[in-house]
Amino acid sequence: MLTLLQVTKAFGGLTALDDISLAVAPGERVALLGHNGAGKSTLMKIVLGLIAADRGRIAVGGHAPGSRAARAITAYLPENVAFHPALTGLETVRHYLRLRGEDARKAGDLLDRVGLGAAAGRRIGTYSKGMRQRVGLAQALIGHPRLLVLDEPTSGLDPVSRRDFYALLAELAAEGAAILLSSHALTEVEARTDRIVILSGGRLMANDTLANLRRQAALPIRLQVSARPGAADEVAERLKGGRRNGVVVDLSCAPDEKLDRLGAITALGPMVEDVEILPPSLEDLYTHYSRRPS
Ligand SMILES: Nc1ncnc2c1ncn2[C@@H]1O[C@H](COP(=O)(O)OP(=O)(O)OP(=O)(O)O)[C@@H](O)[C@H]1O
Repeated sequence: MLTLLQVTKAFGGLTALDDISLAVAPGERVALLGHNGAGKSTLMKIVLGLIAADRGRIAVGGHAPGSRAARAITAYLPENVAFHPALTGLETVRHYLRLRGEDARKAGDLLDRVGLGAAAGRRIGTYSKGMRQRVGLAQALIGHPRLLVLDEPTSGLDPVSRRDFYALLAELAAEGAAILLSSHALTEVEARTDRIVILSGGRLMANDTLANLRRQAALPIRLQVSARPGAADEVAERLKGGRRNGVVVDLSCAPDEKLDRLGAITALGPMVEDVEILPPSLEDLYTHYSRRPS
């Protein structure tokens, strides 16, 4: 549904996107992650045809970005949606339906779909940020888009609103929509997207499933060994390299050394009370992939 091939964009002397290639298939949810200024919004603007790439090829459902055919199948939710505060949710969505040349009577159904049915008749000025974001999503869903481009759609939403938001995205993906959304938090998109793309300084640092990214990064695993009272010094010494902290001995090892290390720990028999295996955190993984290119 969306393909970018060797896309490059510079602003003056600053390369905002450097040779980016990626694709989003129908039914796929792809998270675009990156630090401030990594190039996420620039990439989205190019996909929408709002700005042109300097080099590279982009196709939206086979069409040029920004073309009538591409716009007809694309929906966009900007990071900060702004609607007229004096209009109700219903009036607002009706307005966008008319702009799209669609039947304004569909507004009620769209608002129901994003969980705003009960508040549809209230002025948007009285809505919370999460409710305004839902109006934005209702607007984005007009015309059954096949590609959704969502710029930090959950920033400022509480955990329950986020969960509802991702549940709706899952439904849309199940119906075949391709979804590209940007976020700052790997923890948030972890279980809710199918693939992770990490940009840093305009370069593509990662583009894979979380499981594969974990495997490829091969970050060290921590083992926390709890020693029996009085045995911590000996456990630390026998497990070489362990750092003692009270009765707990901390070890770190590469993923492929884990079983050997566990074998050495169990060989200590009654000196050991328990062992905790701590895989690298999502923050560790994100830091690993988002190290800025020098
Ligand atoms: N119109 C512009 N003119 C000059 N520089 C720009 C322009 N638009 C973006 N940039 C620069 O391009 C780089 C990428 O910006 P972009 O907005 O794509 O980052 P981002 O990943 O969306 O960041 P954030 O997470 O802060 O929204 C930044 O260094 C930014 O200052």
